[in-house]
Amino acid sequence: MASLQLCLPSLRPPISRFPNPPPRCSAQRQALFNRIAPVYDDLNDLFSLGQHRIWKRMAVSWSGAKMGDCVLDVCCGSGDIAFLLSEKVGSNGKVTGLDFSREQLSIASSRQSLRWNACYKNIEWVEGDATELPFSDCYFDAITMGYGLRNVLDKRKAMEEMFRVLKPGAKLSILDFNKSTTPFVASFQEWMIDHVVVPVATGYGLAKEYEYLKSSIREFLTGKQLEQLALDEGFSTAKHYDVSGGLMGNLVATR
Ligand SMILES: C/C(=C\Cc1cc(O)c2ccccc2c1O)CCC[C@H](C)CCC[C@H](C)CCCC(C)C
Ligand SMILES: C[S@@+](CC[C@H](N)C(=O)[O-])C[C@H]1O[C@@H](n2cnc3c(N)ncnc32)[C@H](O)[C@@H]1O
Repeated sequence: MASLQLCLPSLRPPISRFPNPPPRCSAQRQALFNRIAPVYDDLNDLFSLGQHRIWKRMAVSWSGAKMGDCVLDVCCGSGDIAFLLSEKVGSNGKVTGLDFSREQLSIASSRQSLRWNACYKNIEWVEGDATELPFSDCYFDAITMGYGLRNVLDKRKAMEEMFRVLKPGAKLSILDFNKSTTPFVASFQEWMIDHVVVPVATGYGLAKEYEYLKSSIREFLTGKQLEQLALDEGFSTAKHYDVSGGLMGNLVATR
């Protein structure tokens, strides 16, 4: 039976917890995102010159989320995409932001408390794992995942879970770095990480955390491989779009 939640303005919105302890390597990633949480948003703005906010708006638009919908943002982090979804679905809609980093969710919940827009009350934060979504089958009208899949160890399981909880005919929109097959683009990504991102992150004591970006992109799936993964997991259509000259990419799959 749903518990009655009194939404008192002075209290931070509650965070539901469904944590199954992740496997060791996943625990290392969980710890990484807990460590970078305090500076994550500001460094994203700095390193992308604010462009990441445009990329996230595109991902939300591609998800097809509309007024009144019930939508899910997987690997929501500090909530950027969840807040965009909240504006899209409005006060009659519902947004669930799921992440396994308690520190990221704490930032998201704090940001929600500080925002005046009434629609942001439609967001619930859930601490959980993308590979074990604590939701019913065929529940969501749209799902987004921004810069999450690349960080999930079992990508196939995550894709399977997102398929399971998405309504038939609904869309999944996955934004991430693009593992480009164009040598110049791949080289530019790595140059920026080596010569801009990591030196600045070093000043925050986070060199190793941002160095991880490079290996995570190298080990990621190409756009064509992401399309095939979605089709293998049962999606009826899947299309990967290059964003910003192929630096980033967005997979749109329809159940
Ligand atoms: C929002 C962005 C990245 C989020 C992000 C994802 C991760 O997996 C991380 C893992 C470990 C540490 C941090 C992150 C993380 O922040 C994209 C924008 C931020 C990037 C760090 C920017 C990297 C530079 C681009 C390759 C080139 C940008 C060129 C131009 C200025 C648009
Ligand atoms: C780079 S951040 C992206 C945050 C946000 N979506 C954005 O676009 O800024 C990646 C997020 O994925 C989360 N994450 C990674 N693996 C996860 C998993 N298996 N289950 C849940 N969250 C996970 C991390 O805790 C982190 O908050």
